[in-house]
Amino acid sequence: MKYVKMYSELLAAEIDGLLTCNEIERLIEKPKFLHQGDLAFPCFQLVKTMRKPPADIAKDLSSRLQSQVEVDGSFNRFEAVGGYLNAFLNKANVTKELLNEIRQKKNHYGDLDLGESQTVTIDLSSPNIAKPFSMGHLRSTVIGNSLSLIYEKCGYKPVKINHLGDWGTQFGKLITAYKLWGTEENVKAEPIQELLALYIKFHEAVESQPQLEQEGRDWFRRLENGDAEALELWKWFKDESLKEFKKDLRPYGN
Ligand SMILES: NC(=[NH2+])NCCC[C@H](N)C(=O)O
Repeated sequence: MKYVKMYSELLAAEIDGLLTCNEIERLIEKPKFLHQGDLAFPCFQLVKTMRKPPADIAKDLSSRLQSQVEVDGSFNRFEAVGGYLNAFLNKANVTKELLNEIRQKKNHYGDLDLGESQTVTIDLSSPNIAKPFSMGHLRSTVIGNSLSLIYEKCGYKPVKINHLGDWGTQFGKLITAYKLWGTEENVKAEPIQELLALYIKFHEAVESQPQLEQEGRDWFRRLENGDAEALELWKWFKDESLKEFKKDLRPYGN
């Protein structure tokens, strides 16, 4: 972009205000082929005002600009290609400049201020505890994290939201199942697998023992009422699940 601007400034000075710098900037294109240069200015826009065929305008401008080429400048040469005036960057100088800029700005190289510090909220996977973290969760986390980095680079303030599914009647059912069939040892060994197995077992058992449904609701009510035993179990399930999620998510900036 910087060189497009420089090229448009050089051109604007040569065409005596027939087009503004901004207008020229918008017209500049990339040549079709690499050997035709780095930036191309279509001279067709000047035909009416200069009253010459575009190829003549291109030729005329190229010799005027060519006379200004500096050995240590950003451009090597200017060449008329049909109705286009093509500019060739001085690769050695431009590369040196670019590397210096990157070295200086480090991680801030390429920062934009499109967002003007506006906040952007990004909804991540929001997994449920006591259930396996799936490909779907991973996918939205990776996409969300990438978007967040891009937004940040563009001058926004991204806020990633990962709402944990850790509340609801299912935790009453889980407590019921744990009290019937679970052991501390098994949950500690493979927390997510074991909690999921207990939850599945609960749903299988409910078929023949429908009263379990009520027991599950009762345990959830106790949880909502702040019952110490219910809370302790729920918190433990949650902590064990989070330990596992953190292992899965750590590489993705969460
Ligand atoms: N707003 C969202 N991210 N919703 C997705 C919720 C996913 C749900 N808690 C699950 O783990 O299946």
